[in-house]
Amino acid sequence: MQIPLRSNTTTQGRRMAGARSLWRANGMKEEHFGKPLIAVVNSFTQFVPGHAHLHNIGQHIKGLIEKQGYFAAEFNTIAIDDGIAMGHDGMLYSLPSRDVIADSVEYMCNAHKVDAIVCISNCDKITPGMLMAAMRLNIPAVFVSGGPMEAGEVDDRHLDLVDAMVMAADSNISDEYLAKVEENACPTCGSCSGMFTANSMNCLAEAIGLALPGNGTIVATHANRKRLFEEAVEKIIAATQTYYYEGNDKVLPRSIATRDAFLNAMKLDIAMGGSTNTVLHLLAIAHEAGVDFTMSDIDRLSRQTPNLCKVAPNSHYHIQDVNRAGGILSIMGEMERGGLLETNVNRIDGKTLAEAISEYDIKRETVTEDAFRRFKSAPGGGRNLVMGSQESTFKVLDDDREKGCIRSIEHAYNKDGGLAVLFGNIAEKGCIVKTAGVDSSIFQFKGKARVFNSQEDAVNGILGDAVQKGDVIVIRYEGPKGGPGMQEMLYPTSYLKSMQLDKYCALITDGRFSGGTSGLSIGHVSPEAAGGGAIGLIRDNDDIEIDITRRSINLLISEEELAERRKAEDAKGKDAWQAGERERNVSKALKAYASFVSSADLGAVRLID
Ligand SMILES: CC[C@H](C)C(=O)C(=O)O
Ligand SMILES: [Mg+2]
Repeated sequence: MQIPLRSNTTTQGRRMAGARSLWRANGMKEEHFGKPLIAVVNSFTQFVPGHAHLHNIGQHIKGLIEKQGYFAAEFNTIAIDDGIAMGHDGMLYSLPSRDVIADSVEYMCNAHKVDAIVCISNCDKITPGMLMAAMRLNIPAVFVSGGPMEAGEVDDRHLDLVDAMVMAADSNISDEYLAKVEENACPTCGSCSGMFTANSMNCLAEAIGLALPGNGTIVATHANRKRLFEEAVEKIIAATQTYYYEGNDKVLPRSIATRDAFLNAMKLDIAMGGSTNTVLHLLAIAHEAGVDFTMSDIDRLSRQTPNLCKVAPNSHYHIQDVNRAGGILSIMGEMERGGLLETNVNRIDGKTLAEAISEYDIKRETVTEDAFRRFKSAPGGGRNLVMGSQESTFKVLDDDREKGCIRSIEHAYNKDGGLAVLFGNIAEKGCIVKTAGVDSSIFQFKGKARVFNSQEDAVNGILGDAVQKGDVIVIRYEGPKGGPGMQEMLYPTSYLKSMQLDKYCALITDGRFSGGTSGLSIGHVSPEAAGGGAIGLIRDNDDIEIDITRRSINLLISEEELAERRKAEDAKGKDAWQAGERERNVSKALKAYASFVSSADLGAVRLID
């Protein structure tokens, strides 16, 4: 059964003469009318190294689509560089930009009646924003990211921007050495080279099945990255044809991103020690897809899924090393061997996950030459800002599942996952910790609260010696509503490292973390302080007890005392549950966001009836 093209609305019938004349002015030819209209959804910007190399690729894709006889048109979304926006009020805009991106893709595709989309994403909010839009639109969609940056190199050691951030506040590091690190930490185009949020999300897009093998791990500079874009064109043409001309809805985003696909993606995230932001984004994408996927699923999965991979900041490995070890489908191959995945799910290339694993897990006899081509894609070295401009290869792949970058279940770092959801009287709706980044010696931690009502105050406290070994730093009124925008606390956690306090302190916040954070850093505390959460009732010197093994986090005061404090806070009327004095300019755009946004345990989606 044929499905009518959405684009027929503006290209068919006598009454559309005006729209058609505009399409002609856009370059549409007679033969394009009545055929699928494909949008190239790009996110090129010269503000973000993860996107600065995407200028030409959109037009390259348009050209390839038009060779197949279909009209394609490119538009752009915004993209914020979290690393540049970090640590000042610019970061208030980061999470809200996810929804701006989702909305803008929806606006363009619905206003112009697009039939299918190729999404060119990369950094933190772009991939989730576009995935949210794809779920809303539910038209054929394929995702290709700009690819990871190559790791920096100083004195034979691999490093990245987080090393530069930590060293910048460490008085033991000389100015000369810091300058050398700064110069070399970010050598190429692409998303920052560790298991940060961008790379985590691009790996998850691959796990869900909306992106092709290698999407998460082939470096931006490699020729095989450019090939991924070209393959994506083949796949979107095939998906568009089978959907509209044969009525095959298996290729639609909501048929691919099913509950099983979300569960698989979350399990992959736990196994690879992904950024905690993935929790927020998967919840939001599932919400748009109408899939029942909640924090309690994440809690359950985290108890069942071993941690098979540790990447920077949790080890010396970078994403390029995950590629050399066989990429995401090889991690999923290890998980499949342990019966941890539901592999009978569809992918955008028409394969099931079971088929994809059999072709791309480098440890299978059935592995293909094509898999080796992708996973041999190596960094080129040196400064290189051009997409697909080098063809270096790894001489040998890393197939050591005992001590290598990807471990088998038998040799897991931790049988109990790389991520945990904790509950307790200060997080009744849960909070998140990336256990892959926590030294197991502090899985149980008890300390005195050191309370800050803003990230800025916390940074000053940490660098100004207000924080001592054994403290639990509390940073609140930084949640989705309270910030607003739920800033990433990368500077506070990096400065704890600079001050050599990270192994002796815990940090809890209703804000969130970048993938560059490690240590006993607990975020997404829900409900947030601005939403009446008990985190707002903590006082300096209160005792706080954290037990990762038991998944608990508690303020050690009596229920009566907690109730008294709540009563006193509520009695403040319109001043209740507010940060109080702090210098922060919240624009009207951000206030509009804050008026709709939900709490972190719901993915910080906007609640609109
Ligand atoms: C290095 C941190 C990166 C810029 C980030 O924002 C993230 O991982 O979320
Ligand atoms: Mg980020």
